[in-house]
Amino acid sequence: MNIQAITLFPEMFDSITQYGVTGRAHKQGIWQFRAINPRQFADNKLGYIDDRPFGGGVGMVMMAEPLFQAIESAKQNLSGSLKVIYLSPQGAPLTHKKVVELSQWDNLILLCGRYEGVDERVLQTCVDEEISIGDFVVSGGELPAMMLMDAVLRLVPDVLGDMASAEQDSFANGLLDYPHYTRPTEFQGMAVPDVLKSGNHALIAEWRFEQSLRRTLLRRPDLLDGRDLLPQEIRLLDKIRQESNG
Ligand SMILES: NC(=O)c1ccc(N[C@@H]2CC[C@@H](O)C2)nc1
Repeated sequence: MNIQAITLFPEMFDSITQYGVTGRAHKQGIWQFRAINPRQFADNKLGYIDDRPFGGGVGMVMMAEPLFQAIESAKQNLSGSLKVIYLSPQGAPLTHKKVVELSQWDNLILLCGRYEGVDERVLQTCVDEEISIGDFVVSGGELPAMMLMDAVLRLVPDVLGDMASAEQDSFANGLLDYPHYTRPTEFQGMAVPDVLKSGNHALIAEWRFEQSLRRTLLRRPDLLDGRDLLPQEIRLLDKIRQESNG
């Protein structure tokens, strides 16, 4: 997968290209990254890429031309499918389903805004999709872009090395993750659940599924709305509901 970011702060992306599983996969060449700084396309000597908003108001707006030229240069010499994404609170919410869809594309170009945002005409001419990582505002599109990248890259074959862990991620099965434990078996008087030390993998899988279902019901019942439940899941939920009703 080839990802390019249009950003005033290319070095920010070291966080995802130089660290962790995404960094290792990048070093191994499993995915490629390039940051393009629109300031290099400013047509004035001082490198202006932002200007005051028409209609007045606080702050500055990123000008269309440098962004347009940066996106055009990112499109050069690409092969395969391409999607241009703008990160903003006005976008469609990023969900696991959307992450799965994005992981199928050959090339992604992520437009990261700063200031009050970008000239609307860039969105109209260059951007395929606006995406939001949540209903809150941050100072730039870079951190949302890296969140999207990390979620997508976890689903690209060989990035995690052990695809099973991506499939076990929360939301991969539509439920919240089960609790995790490691040594020591006792920590501040708290023991590890015996089933996890039993070596009985069927029982362990059943316990983990029940924990996921329990946590989802208690913390995020909304996630169960869209889910067609299997008979055993319905029985389990009824049992959990009876327990919590006391
Ligand atoms: N919720 C989000 O995904 C999100 C995305 C971008 C953002 N901030 C940038 C700064 C200026 C404008 O480009 C938008 N805040 C929140």
